[in-house]
Amino acid sequence: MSRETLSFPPTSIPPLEPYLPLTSPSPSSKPHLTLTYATSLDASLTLAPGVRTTLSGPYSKSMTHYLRTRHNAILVGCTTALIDNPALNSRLGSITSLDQQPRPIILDPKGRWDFTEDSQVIRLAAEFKGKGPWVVTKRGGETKERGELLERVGGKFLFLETGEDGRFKWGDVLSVLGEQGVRSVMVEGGGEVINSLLIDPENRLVDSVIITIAPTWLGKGGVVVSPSRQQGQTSQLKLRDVSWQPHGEDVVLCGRILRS
Ligand SMILES: NC(=O)c1ccc[n+]([C@@H]2O[C@H](COP(=O)([O-])OP(=O)(O)OC[C@H]3O[C@@H](n4cnc5c(N)ncnc54)[C@H](O)[C@@H]3O)[C@@H](O)[C@H]2O)c1
Ligand SMILES: Nc1nc(=O)c(N)c(NC[C@H](O)[C@H](O)[C@H](O)COP(=O)(O)O)[nH]1
Repeated sequence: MSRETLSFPPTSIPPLEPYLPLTSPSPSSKPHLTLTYATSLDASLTLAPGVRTTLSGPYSKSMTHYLRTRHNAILVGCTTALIDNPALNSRLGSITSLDQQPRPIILDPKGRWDFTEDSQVIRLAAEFKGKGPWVVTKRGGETKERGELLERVGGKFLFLETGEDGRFKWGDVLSVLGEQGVRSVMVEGGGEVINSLLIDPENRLVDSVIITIAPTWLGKGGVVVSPSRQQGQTSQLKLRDVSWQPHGEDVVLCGRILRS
């Protein structure tokens, strides 16, 4: 359980700036969505399902914590919440107020995330080191006790319907977050969240992509970013406005999705 204090050099901010949300976004537009994760050379997020694997080096890690301060919310899937017991706050030493922390959002349609007051994200919210999480679930995915625990730390359940595939539509997720005043969201993973976002038929929801690529192969059997090809799909899903920034042993790839 890390309690480190991180710093991100101001000189590293300008190359990221074009891919970050506006500081004064229009309240009527959909929230800005930045997709960001760390991957191996063979597109793995982790060595095996159920395992937390460190890929980012020190620079990329501090970049992630800087990116967290530039978004209103940080979103992960419930398997990541279950496996990693993540903190989902920013641990930059420059943070002086809770306002600078992102709101943790957990997508959990079936109420699988069995958080308690010992879960990191809950404990940090109780200590005012992070905001209380919002858990997006389907009616029935909530319990009274968990609702009360969330409320005690400033969090809550948000309710959405799922489609036949048991998933929320990403447009609905962004609408419900927008209604709550969220203007920017950083999606951190894991694999199912990222892949379901990349196959979303609307495909207009991802505003920018910031990926840390670590110089390692994790091998077969991990959680891989590789969106299912849609029926009849012949085109590639490509990035435009691409920039590559080497940092330490990692490279950070920024871009926007090319719309066909
Ligand atoms: N390297 C990285 O940057 C990184 C980032 C995050 C997570 N991870 C790793 O990824 C692994 C978990 O990935 P995963 O793919 O197993 O799970 P996940 O974290 O993507 O969570 C999957 C669950 O989230 C919910 N979900 C996902 N998309 C949804 C949608 N569109 N609508 C409704 N619910 C949705 C569902 O309940 C689903 O079962 C962990 O091992 C974690 O350590 C790595
Ligand atoms: N940028 C990044 N580099 C990595 O090497 C790695 N394994 C993750 N993984 C992301 C996953 O969502 C984790 O659960 C959160 O990064 C944990 O967040 P905390 O540090 O606990 O706040 N992310």
